[in-house]
Amino acid sequence: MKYKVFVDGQEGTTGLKIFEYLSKLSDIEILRIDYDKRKDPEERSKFLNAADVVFLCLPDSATKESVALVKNEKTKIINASTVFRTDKNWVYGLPELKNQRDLIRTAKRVSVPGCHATGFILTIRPLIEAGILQHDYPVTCYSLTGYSGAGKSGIEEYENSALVTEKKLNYPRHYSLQLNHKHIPEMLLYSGLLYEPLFSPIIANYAQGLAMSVPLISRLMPKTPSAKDVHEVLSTYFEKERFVNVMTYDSEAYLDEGHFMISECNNTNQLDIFVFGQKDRINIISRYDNLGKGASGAAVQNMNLMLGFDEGNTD
Ligand SMILES: NC(=O)C1=CN([C@@H]2O[C@H](COP(=O)(O)OP(=O)(O)OC[C@H]3O[C@@H](n4cnc5c(N)ncnc54)[C@H](OP(=O)(O)O)[C@@H]3O)[C@@H](O)[C@H]2O)C=CC1
Ligand SMILES: CC(=O)N[C@@H](CCC(=O)OP(=O)(O)O)C(=O)O
Repeated sequence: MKYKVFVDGQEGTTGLKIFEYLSKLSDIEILRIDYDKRKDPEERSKFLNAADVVFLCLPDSATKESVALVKNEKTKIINASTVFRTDKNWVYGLPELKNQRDLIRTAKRVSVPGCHATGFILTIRPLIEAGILQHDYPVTCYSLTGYSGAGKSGIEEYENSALVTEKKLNYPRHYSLQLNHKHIPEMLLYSGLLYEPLFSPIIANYAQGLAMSVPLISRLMPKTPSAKDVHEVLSTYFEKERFVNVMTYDSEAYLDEGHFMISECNNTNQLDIFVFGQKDRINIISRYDNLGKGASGAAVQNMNLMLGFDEGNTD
């Protein structure tokens, strides 16, 4: 028997990328809605209820609408949007967190983590669990992301808008300067921190690839760990994970003439973690594809768990 899978938002950025992943799988049948009816609630309702698994790759309001349209017990929902990520009735789809994989396997409702939140939580949570970072550490972080993270409208802006001709997009742009980025609630809830991190995202003129940097100061941490100690904790935590790689503590080897390469995980579901250090200064950088482990790859990884497939199908 093949599982029926429907992608609501199939023409969007994350939806199209999910199709790329799904096209490699044989145990599923993809249900495709007519292009002209893709926003018709009545038609969507038929597809949503016929499917064993649905991916919601929609804006927040349409996501809520789709969830309300599911009227049966069978359909499992994987939600790529921001809504429901901190909702207690939904499971957070980050299998690499301790005990999370089992929750996902039996869940009917899974929310895929936000792209920036993914790297942040995978950095902070293991350190707090190991007792080398305190819950009330004043964390700051910044993330550099490609413009596909902003969906179709972001791609249109960077590839076809008047701003391109005016050369206004040649430089990286900070955003969420009020420090209230929409991923903050999930970053707080799943990292184990007591206070919101000071998070500064930056969008730049390339399509895909994200790097979340979390600097820490050892003398402010319990046990004053060295960068190597931090590296050790992260390596042990992710030892058995196929999609999270803690890179050898040998920073120079990964650099290209002294520069960090942000795009190396593009078009994969991999997330690489780097630890750099100097005296009591530590910098942890996670690198991944915002459309891979930051969205669509992670969504399909969750589906694999929920259907009992090989999780590595997302490779
Ligand atoms: N891009 C990324 O890297 C990431 C995105 N996300 C989240 O995933 C979700 C989808 O994002 P993304 O794919 O980038 O966004 P896009 O804007 O690229 O795609 C959204 C799609 O939803 C469709 N849509 C809009 N309203 C409705 C509706 N009422 N009914 C049915 N379809 C509708 C749009 O149709 P049409 O184009 O035809 O108007 C479009 O194809 C968002 O919630 C986003 O926040 C999460 C992580 C990363
Ligand atoms: C470049 C860019 O604008 N990126 C989006 C994040 C995309 C994502 O992961 O967020 P959601 O799933 O929560 O929408 C942003 O920072 O708001």
